[in-house]
Amino acid sequence: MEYIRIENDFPRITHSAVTLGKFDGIHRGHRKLVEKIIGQKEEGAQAVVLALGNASRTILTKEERCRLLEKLGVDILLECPLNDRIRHMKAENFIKEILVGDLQASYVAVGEDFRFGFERKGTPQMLKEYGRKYGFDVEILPKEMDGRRKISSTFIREELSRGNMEKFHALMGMDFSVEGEVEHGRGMGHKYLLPTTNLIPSGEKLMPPNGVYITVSYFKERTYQGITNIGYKPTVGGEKFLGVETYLFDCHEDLYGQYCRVDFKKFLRPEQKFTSLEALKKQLEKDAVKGQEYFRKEK
Ligand SMILES: Cc1cc2nc3c(=O)[nH]c(=O)nc-3n(C[C@H](O)[C@H](O)[C@H](O)COP(=O)(O)O)c2cc1C
Ligand SMILES: Nc1ncnc2c1ncn2[C@@H]1O[C@H](COP(=O)(O)OP(=O)(O)O)[C@@H](O)[C@H]1O
Repeated sequence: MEYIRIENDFPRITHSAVTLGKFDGIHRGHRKLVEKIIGQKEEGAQAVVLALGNASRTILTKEERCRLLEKLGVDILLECPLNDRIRHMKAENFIKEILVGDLQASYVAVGEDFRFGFERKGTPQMLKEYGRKYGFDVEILPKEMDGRRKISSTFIREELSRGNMEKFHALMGMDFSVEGEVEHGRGMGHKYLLPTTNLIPSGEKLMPPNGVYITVSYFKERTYQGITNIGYKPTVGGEKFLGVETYLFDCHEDLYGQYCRVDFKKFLRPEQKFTSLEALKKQLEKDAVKGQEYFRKEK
C-alpha cells in the first residue's frame, strides 16, 4: 500500500475507487466502506482511502491504521490534514478538482452522515448528483449498528474512556492494543513483586483509564496471557511517563528489547496507591487469580 500525506496538491491517479471520511480508528462501519472500494479493484480501479482530519489523540495510531488498511487490501492511503485550503474549499470544487480531477474517481463510497467542504455543506446526495454529471458511481452506506446505537468514533471513544474493552472489541472488530519494545524499568518488579514487561505507549494514542486489565501479549515467537497495569505506579513513588506493564503468566524468559503487542480483554480495577508494597503484592496476587480464571473459562 502506498501512503501519502498530502501537504499541498493531491497526487494524480488514473482510475480510483474512493472512500472519504475521518477514519479515526477503523471501526466496523469503516470496514464496510473499505470492502466496497476493494470490490472495485476488479474493475481496474485503485482502492483509495482519503482520510481527512487532524485529531490529536486517535483510536488507532497512524501506523496501526496504515497497517490495518494495507491488510484489508487498500492500494493508497491519502492522509489529508484539514488545513485552510481544504476547509475553505466549496463542496462542488472538492468534487470537481479533487475527486474528478486529481483522483479520477469512477466510484465513491461514503456513510450516510458524511459531510465535507466549506461549512460542511457537501452531502452524500450532492455526491450522487455530481456523480451523474461527471460519470462516477456513488454508494451511500447506512451506519452499522450496535443494538440500537449507530457505531461511530465518538461511541468508541466513550467506551474506551470507561475501560469497556469488550465493547471496544464489538465496535472495532478488534481488541484495543498497545505495542512497542520491552523497556527496562527500575528492576523492582521481580525483586519485590512480580516481573513485568514495560512498554511506553505512543503519545498519539487514546488510552483507556489507568488500571489493571486482563491481556494477551504477542511476541514474535510466543504468545502469553497475563495482567497489565496502565499508569504511573503511585505506590512505588510514581513515574513521569505513562507505562503499560504486564505480568505474563507462565513465562520465565528474558524479553527486554523484543517487540510486543498487548491486546486488552477486560478491565479489572483502577490503579491505586497502596500504603505498602505488601498490600500491593497481595492485590497483584488477587488480580492474577482473576486473570487466570478468565482464561480458564474462555476455553
Ligand atoms: C497487574 C499489575 C497491577 C499493578 N497495580 C498497581 C497499582 O494499583 N498501584 C501501583 O502503584 N502500582 C501498580 N503496579 C505497578 C507496580 O508498582 C510495578 O510493577 C512495580 O513497582 C515494578 O516496577 P518496575 O518495573 O519499574 O520495577 C501494578 C503492576 C502490575 C503488573
Ligand atoms: N512472567 C514474566 N512476566 C513479565 N516479564 C518477565 C516474566 N518473566 C521474566 N520476565 C522478564 O523480566 C523483565 C521484568 O523484570 P522486572 O523486575 O519487572 O524489571 P523492569 O523493572 O525492568 O521491568 C521483563 O522485561 C522480562 O524480560
